[in-house]
Amino acid sequence: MQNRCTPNMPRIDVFAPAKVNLALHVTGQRADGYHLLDSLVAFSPVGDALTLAPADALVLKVSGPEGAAVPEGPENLVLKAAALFGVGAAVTLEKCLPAASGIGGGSSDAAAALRGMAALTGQPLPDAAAVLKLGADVPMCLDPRPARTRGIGEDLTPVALPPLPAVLVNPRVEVPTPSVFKALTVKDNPPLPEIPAFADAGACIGWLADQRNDLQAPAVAQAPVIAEVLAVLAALPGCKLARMSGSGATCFGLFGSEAEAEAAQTALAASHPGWWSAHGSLGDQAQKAAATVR
Ligand SMILES: C[C@@](CO)(OP(=O)(O)O)[C@H](O)COP(=O)(O)OP(=O)(O)OC[C@H]1O[C@@H](n2ccc(N)nc2=O)[C@H](O)[C@@H]1O
Ligand SMILES: Nc1ncnc2c1ncn2[C@@H]1O[C@H](COP(=O)(O)OP(=O)(O)O)[C@@H](O)[C@H]1O
Repeated sequence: MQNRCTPNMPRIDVFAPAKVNLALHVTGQRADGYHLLDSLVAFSPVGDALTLAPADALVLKVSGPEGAAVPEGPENLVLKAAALFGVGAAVTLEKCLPAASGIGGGSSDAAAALRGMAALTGQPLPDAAAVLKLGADVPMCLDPRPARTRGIGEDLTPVALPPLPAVLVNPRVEVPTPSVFKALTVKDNPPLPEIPAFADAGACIGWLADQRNDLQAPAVAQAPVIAEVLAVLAALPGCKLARMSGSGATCFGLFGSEAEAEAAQTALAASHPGWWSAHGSLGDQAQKAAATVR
């Protein structure tokens, strides 16, 4: 770790933004069981923070308000990602996103670790197959900009989206991704229609209202509190759309302005103090997520 005796040791800071599936259509299933998706994703200014410094061995320390639920051992996706570089590093992860919650916290941490290790070592990023092996959501988190994602998550098309003021809410129920996919009965749903150029956030939200998250119903069946989250979000002043992200249980509400989203989150935090919540405009977080050297 950096100290006064090693003033020139680089330290890398990397941000891991939450991923939000604005729409998620399940369109089929591969022979290996993985589901084919057609999803529109955007990224939140809320996320986890990593630091990386040179070290003889690869070690991870987890802290932060959501750190207790996250393993510090080799099963942590940060260590799996960093190990692909074949050198030691001292990594810290400040966990702010709830784990196993449909906003790709682990996947975004893994992607941030890849960006950070590349900056620390000067090595290129691992190839696409190695990145996908870390998790279906990792490729989209590597360059956290709005994108249409197809295949199991590896087929990415950038999409221009207006910033979407949002509130994220998690009722503190973990919903494991495999069990939600398993509970899905209809697996050949229609894909997203062509994504138009949106004049503004209102036009985008109007279009999104006609789309779906096909995992929402099976997730609600396993964790009925998700239906309550969606109803509470929809009833907040200014909420134009409430939907679940990924396999849940985190839901998002979209609002007409940042001020409305902030006021809504303040009200929600007061009425439901046991729920995790955050606000911020969904969109392009690539700049904020870039590795910076100290
Ligand atoms: C559902 C989504 C939507 O973006 O998000 P989250 O809820 O995880 O945030 C992702 O597809 C999750 O991606 P990720 O969490 O990286 O999944 P992985 O670790 O690769 O897979 C975990 C398990 O989920 C199931 N799985 C995952 C992705 C996929 N396209 N089809 C699947 O059936 C498989 O049972 C797999 O064993
Ligand atoms: N860095 C990490 N952050 C969160 N969870 C992690 C991490 N590494 C491994 N995991 C494990 O991955 C599982 C899925 O977590 P996560 O990626 O946050 O889910 P989701 O993609 O549904 O938001 C959890 O059960 C957790 O134990």
